Amino acid sequence: MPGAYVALENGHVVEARGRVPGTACGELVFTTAYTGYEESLTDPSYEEQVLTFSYPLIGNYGVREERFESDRVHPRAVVARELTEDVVEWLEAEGVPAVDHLDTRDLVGGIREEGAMKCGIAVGENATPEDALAELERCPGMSDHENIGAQVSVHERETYLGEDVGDDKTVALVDCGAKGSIIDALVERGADVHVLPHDATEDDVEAVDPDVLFVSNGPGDPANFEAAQELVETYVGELPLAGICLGQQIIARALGGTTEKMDFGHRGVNQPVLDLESNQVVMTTQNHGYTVADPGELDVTQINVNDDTPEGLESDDLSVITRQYHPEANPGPNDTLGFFDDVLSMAPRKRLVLAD
Ligand SMILES: NC(=O)CC[C@H](N)C(=O)O
Repeated sequence: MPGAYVALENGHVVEARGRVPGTACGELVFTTAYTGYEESLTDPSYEEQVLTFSYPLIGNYGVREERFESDRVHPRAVVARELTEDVVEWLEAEGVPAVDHLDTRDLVGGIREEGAMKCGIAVGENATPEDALAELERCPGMSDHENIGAQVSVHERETYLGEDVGDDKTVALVDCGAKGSIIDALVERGADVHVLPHDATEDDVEAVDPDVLFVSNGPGDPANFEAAQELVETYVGELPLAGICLGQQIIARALGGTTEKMDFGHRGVNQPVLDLESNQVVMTTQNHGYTVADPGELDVTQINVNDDTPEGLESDDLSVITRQYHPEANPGPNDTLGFFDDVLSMAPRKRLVLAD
């Protein structure tokens, strides 16, 4: 079995078992979810990060394409206590380095105590700790990936027609790294979804004449999605606006708000969120390292129970609704799927044209 080393920004170099050879670097993030490894590994929000699973056994129900959120694995490398052969074969085919047989609890504990950190990984017959340190040395910070949108977005418009379930709406989804389940949730509710590139222009939006402008989830620092922010600035008040995760952050920035990096983010499928109006708590899926610091013109309608950070932003006057968590789940609980009904209900009903 090849040797493997994980070099951390806090100076530690951890030895592991090499499962898929190669070298990689990225911000070391984690998920505490105990299912949903296929969904997480194909979530474009993990681009340029190294994903550690804190649940000890990953891969015990195989690998099925129907559960993928996009067409490739996005983390730069994968770290787990134990990976099954199924997952190793998949990561091998994707060329994504992977290691196991290390103390992932210790790794995640370190991130929680010391904050987000970069790491370098080296896996191979002749891999050395120095190779892992060299990877760490050359690793850019998350906010340095200025063109990360282009790595995860469609480059041409893609259209998904809504299912035949009554009132049909048209959604322009700005793809900053969208998960497939967001498209599915809209299509299942009858919406036609036009997926537009991350740097879509006004002309691209006019061409699809949408009822709602929706900004997707995606990786990295929202400050690096200037084009999407400008689009929101153009259409606020003209079109209902919706956003998920990175989308919430971009919309808040466009409406006079600010964002900041968190110590280690919200990472897992059991993050409790309080709805301030109904006083109800829901369990949510989360995977983000930045947060809205100031919501600008928007009202904070939901907060994280653990740290009071904004989880939902809204404006009735401007027809805006956003969530910091992932209402589409996959992985995680389905408690918040109603968000997509709320989004579509912001758009006026289409008038029925009756034939004579
Ligand atoms: N899941 C996401 O959309 C992540 C949002 C953003 N990249 C963050 O880390 O905060």
